[in-house]
Amino acid sequence: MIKLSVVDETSPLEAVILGTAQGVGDVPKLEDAYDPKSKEHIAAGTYPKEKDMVQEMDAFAKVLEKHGVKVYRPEIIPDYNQIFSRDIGFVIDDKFIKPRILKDRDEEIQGIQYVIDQMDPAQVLQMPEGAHAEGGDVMPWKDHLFVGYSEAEDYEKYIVARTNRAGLEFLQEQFPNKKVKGFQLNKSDDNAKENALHLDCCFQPIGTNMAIIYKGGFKYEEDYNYLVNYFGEENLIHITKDEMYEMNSNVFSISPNVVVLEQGFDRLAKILEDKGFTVERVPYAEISKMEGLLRCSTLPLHRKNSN
Ligand SMILES: NC(=[NH2+])NCCC[C@H](N)C(=O)O
Repeated sequence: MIKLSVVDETSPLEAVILGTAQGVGDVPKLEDAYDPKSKEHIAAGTYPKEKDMVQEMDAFAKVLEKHGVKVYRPEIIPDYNQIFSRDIGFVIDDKFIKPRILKDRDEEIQGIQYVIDQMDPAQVLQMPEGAHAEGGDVMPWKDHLFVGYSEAEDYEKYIVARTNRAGLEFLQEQFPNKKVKGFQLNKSDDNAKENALHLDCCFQPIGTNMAIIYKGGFKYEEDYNYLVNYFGEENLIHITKDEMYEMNSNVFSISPNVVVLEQGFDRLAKILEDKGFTVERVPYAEISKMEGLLRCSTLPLHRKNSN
């Protein structure tokens, strides 16, 4: 039986699902892309190749294994993008949530069914019809659950709006002891620099009391201010619009002191090293062309001390 326990974003990681680029197949048609950065690279002829992405993900897997983490990989579904495991399910406390996600991606869960089958069925929850969420929008953080979501006006308008109010409310009902705080994000289906696809594309807690944040990702200044008050200005690392586009907030914590970064994130690496973090760097620039990075490709199952 697989033990589930995740109460925050950084406690020492013991078990994780890491997506796979194997079988991702050829360049999708422009009209089949579901995020603006992929569209940009399809149009420019620079869409990433399977072989390069497989190498990047293997490098990431090696770093996780070096730190003693048990890594599960999805079973391969031919010609299907299974890189971003984060979104297709998520663990909060000792529950595995099966959310309702973007239609174009709803077969992805089949690749990790063999992992779900090893969980206690009483710990697996299915979100009801009409309630939508993707794991990139969901972040347990101590007594809080931070959730990126869109109200109907945006949810119905954008393919990149993936979590709705019903999804947020489902999470509040299931976890009555947590303070569920929703944040509306700025969305664009056509311009990646104006789009916070998920909450983890503009914000992520690190260490024990810090966070990486891009103010422009938040639709409402009061939501951004909530986080400034919660973490304290001195504990926030602000990133620029270009850094958001390069996905600097989508790093991944193996523990409160060890953070995995894309190898080109020099400015962020320096800031984190100056604060005493151990920084692991992996090549992930090809994967970043699909508007996801390290956090997006992981689905933590168990973090130590968290329960
Ligand atoms: N957790 C995340 N931010 N995931 C990114 C997923 C990117 C993927 N291209 C999509 O549009 O669904």
